[in-house]
Amino acid sequence: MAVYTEVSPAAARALLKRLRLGALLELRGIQGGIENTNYFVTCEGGEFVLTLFERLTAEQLPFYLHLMKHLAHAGIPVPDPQADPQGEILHQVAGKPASLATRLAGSSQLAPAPAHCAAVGQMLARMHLAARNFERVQPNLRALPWWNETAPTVLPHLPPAQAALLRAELAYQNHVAAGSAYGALPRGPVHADLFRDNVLFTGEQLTGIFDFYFAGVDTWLFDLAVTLNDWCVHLPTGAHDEERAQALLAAYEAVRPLSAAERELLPTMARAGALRFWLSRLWDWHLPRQASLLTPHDPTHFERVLRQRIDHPLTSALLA
Ligand SMILES: Nc1ncnc2c1ncn2[C@@H]1O[C@H](COP(=O)(O)OP(=O)(O)OP(=O)(O)O)[C@@H](O)[C@H]1O
Ligand SMILES: N[C@@H](CCO)C(=O)O
Repeated sequence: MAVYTEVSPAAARALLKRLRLGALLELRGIQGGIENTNYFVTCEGGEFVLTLFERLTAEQLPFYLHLMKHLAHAGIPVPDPQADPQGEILHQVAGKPASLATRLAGSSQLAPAPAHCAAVGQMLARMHLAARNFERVQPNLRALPWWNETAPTVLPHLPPAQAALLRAELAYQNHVAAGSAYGALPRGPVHADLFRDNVLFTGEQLTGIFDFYFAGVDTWLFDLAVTLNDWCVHLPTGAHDEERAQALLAAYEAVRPLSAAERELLPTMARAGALRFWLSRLWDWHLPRQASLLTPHDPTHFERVLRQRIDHPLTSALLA
């Protein structure tokens, strides 16, 4: 249930009035999602999603919302946050920071075929290029500094074999990040959480990408690796699926070919992407935030993915 804060029709009408979007026709709570309160809003001005932010702060939100607006204006199918006459896109509803963004068509494809992966790869590359001239800067808040800060709080909860893996992988990723190949990777604003449940399709056509609330400036390769690790993985082993991975990568490269440094570091970034989500899931699992709204995801999935990416590195044959 993802309605943590009730929004009255009167509060919704007040927002629509400020945004000049006409009369309210329907206000319906959305059941999916675990982080925010979401409502579908139908009004004379169209169909929208009203989001009340339960966790993110008014300092962090402008980067995410303006990035969405920038991408929407560049023709990427993402929710477009609506502005008031002063140009403000971060609003207050029921005492919470809130946005009203366009509703996208389609539904999630949780068992993707190579064609879906190709559509995701192509859109990811288009999104990277479209965000190049986005002017705001906010780092990926779940990148290496967060891993280094969080690991010591998680390690005491782990059995020896897991603790050893976490320590070793963190040391390896710190070593890589200090190197010149890593420094040469192209970077920009990235989604950083492009999992299956954040993409919408109608048939094989990608109709929407949403949930930009882990976006930040990072390497394009990290974003690609995170996306590959979710879309092109065999459940339950965590091994990567060659056919889907090839489809995703070929479609990505048809829009933006990878540089030599990116090709060299793809296997390493696949490990980094697995480490990032193993660690965040371990953190949610062992140290649930007070009064948390979150149902933690299974951390062991990403431990398996990480072990697979170490034991069977993604090969350059993938990039042929
Ligand atoms: N702009 C949109 N257009 C269409 N549907 C949307 C849009 N935004 C959200 N949804 C729907 O609402 C559901 C909940 O949204 P979302 O997944 O962002 O929830 P959340 O609680 O904010 O985040 P989380 O994914 O971290 O749980 C989505 O699964 C999707 O079905
Ligand atoms: N995609 C994340 C959840 C945060 O959106 C995970 O699967 O751990």
